[in-house]
Amino acid sequence: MFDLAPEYPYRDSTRPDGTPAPHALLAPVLGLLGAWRGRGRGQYPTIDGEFTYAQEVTFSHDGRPFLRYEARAWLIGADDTPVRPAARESGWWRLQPDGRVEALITQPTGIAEIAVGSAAEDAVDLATHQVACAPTAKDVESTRRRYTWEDADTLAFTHDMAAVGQPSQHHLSARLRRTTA
Ligand code: HEM
Repeated sequence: MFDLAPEYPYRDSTRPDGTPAPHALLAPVLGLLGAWRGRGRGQYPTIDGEFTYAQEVTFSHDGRPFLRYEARAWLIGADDTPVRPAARESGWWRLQPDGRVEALITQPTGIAEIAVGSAAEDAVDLATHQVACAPTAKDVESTRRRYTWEDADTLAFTHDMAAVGQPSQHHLSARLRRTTA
């Protein structure tokens, strides 16, 4: 037996004006902090027809120069009826002094992405630096993710990918609304 260690003493925050204060390097992505929810549509040439989905996304920080990113999606039918769980992913967005973003994102489908890009006043644009696929994962070559602020509480999201032998093209687009202040 040994004494239990103390609980983790630091907090994550989803607010730009909370405690801890965000690191100065987070300035270009402060508008992402918070919890978001929305609906989207998706397609791919290897998939039968279009699908409709809902998604929750959270960006938080602990005072250091990176964001914690978490997203989970589920397919929906008419009237938002849940059909089944869909993509989940989580990761870390590292902000660099020149405003560049390095995002490390992993998925339970066996895909680990490193994407790089930049955050401008109205959009964050990330494109693949490297993708690693687990031995049994589908083959994903590259992705491009773009988040555009329509206003402070509304984000438009698009996701293109080159995968399973197909050239880079549209897979997803969604609009997300902020659900926390
Ligand atoms: C909101 C997030 C997402 C949703 C709702 C979604 C939904 C889907 C659906 C419905 C399929 C068809 C297969 C199935 O029924 O499961 C699919 C296939 C696929 N998705 Fe996504 N996806 C999402 C994000 C992603 C991301 C982030 C990636 C890669 C980085 C990705 C890569 C793929 C690949 C490789 C396939 C397989 C294509 C094939 O083998 O024909 N998806 N996705």
